[in-house]
Amino acid sequence: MTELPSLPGLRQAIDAVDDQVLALLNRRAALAGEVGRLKAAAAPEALFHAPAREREVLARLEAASPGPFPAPAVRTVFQEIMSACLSLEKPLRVAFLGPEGTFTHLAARHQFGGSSQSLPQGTIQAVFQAVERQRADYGVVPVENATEGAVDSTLDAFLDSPLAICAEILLAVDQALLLRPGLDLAGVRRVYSHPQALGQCRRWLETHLSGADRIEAPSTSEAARLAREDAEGAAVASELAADLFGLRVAETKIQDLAANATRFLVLGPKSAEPTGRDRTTLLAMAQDGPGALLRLLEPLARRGLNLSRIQSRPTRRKLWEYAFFLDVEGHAEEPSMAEALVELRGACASLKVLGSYPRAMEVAR
Ligand SMILES: O=C(O)C(=O)C[C@]1(C(=O)O)C=C[C@@H](O)C=C1
Repeated sequence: MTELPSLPGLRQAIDAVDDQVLALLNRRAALAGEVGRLKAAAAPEALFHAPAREREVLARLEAASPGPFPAPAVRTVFQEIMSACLSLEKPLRVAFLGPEGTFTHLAARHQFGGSSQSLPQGTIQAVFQAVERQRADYGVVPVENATEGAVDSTLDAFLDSPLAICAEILLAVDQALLLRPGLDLAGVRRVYSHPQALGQCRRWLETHLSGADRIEAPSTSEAARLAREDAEGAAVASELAADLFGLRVAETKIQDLAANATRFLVLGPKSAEPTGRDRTTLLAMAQDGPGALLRLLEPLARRGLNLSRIQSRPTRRKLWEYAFFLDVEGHAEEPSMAEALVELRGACASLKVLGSYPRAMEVAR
C-alpha cells in the first residue's frame, strides 16, 4: 500500500513551487520594465497599455493551460500580473464613474487590474474631462444596460469630445441586498439604491421587502454608505460595496433579469490596434432630407459590414437635428471599412470615427 503524503511535506512542496512562481514573476516584471523603456524611447507620448496584446496573452494562456488550475482563474491571475507589470512601465491613472464600489469601478478593475490608480468621478462628464485634461490616462463609462437601455449622458459627452474609444467591457451586473451586521430582513424599513438598480430588482423587493420604503440614491455605492448609517436601512448594490462600506451580503443576484449586464467603454487618447475581432463606433450627422438614413447604412450593408447597434440623439445645436451612433463590426484600418468610411463621409454632413477597439467576446463576472 502506498503511503499518503504528509501535510508538512505537501506544504513544503508548495513553498518550493511558490518560490519558483515568485522568481518567474520577478523575471517577467523585469522584461515588462524593458518593454516600458523601449516604448518611452520610441515616443514620449507612448501608449503603455496595450489591450490587443493583453487579449492575445490571455487567449494563448487559457488555451494552453492543461489544468487542474481552474480556467477562469488563469484569466484573473494573468490580468492582475499584467496590471502589476504595467504599473512598473507607467502607473496608470484610471478615472471612472464613482464613487468606489460602483459597477463602473468593477468594470475599471476588470480592465486595468488592481495595480492602477483609481480616480472616481462624480459624473460621466467629469470622467471625460479628467482624460481630456490629462489628469487620467484612461476613463471608464457605462454606455448601455441590458434592462435599462442606452446611457444618454455618455452618448451626449461624445458630441463635443476629442477622446477615442480604445476598449469595451461587458460586465454581468449582479445586484445584492446589503445589510448592517446584526440586522435581518424583518428589521428593514428602508431600502436605498440608485433608481436603475431599484428598477432592476422590482420583483424581488416586492416579494421580500414589500413593507420597506424605497429611497433613491445618486449611486449604488452612496446607497451602501447611507444604509450603513441607518439602523433599519438596507442597500441594493454590488458585493464590492459591501466590503467597502462594512455591510453584510444578505442575498445575491436579486435582479429580475438573471442575465443582467452592462456594456462599458474605455476612453483614451487613441483607438486600439487591430486584433481581427474588433468593433468601430461612428458618430454621423445625417444630411437633412429623404433617404438620409438609408445613405448612411447602405455603404456598410453593401460591403457586408455588420451594424450591431444604431442610436440617435438630438445634437442640441439645431432644432430636430440628430446625431447617429453606429457600432460596426470590424476595424477602421481594414480595407472594406476604410472604403465604407470614405463613402460615408460623402453621404453625411459630418462623420467622426469615435474608435476601433477589440470586441468584448464574453460577459465578465
Ligand atoms: O507587451 C506590452 O506592450 C507590455 O507592455 C507588456 C504587458 C505584459 O505585462 O504582458 C503589460 C501591459 C500591456 O498592456 C500589455 C502587455
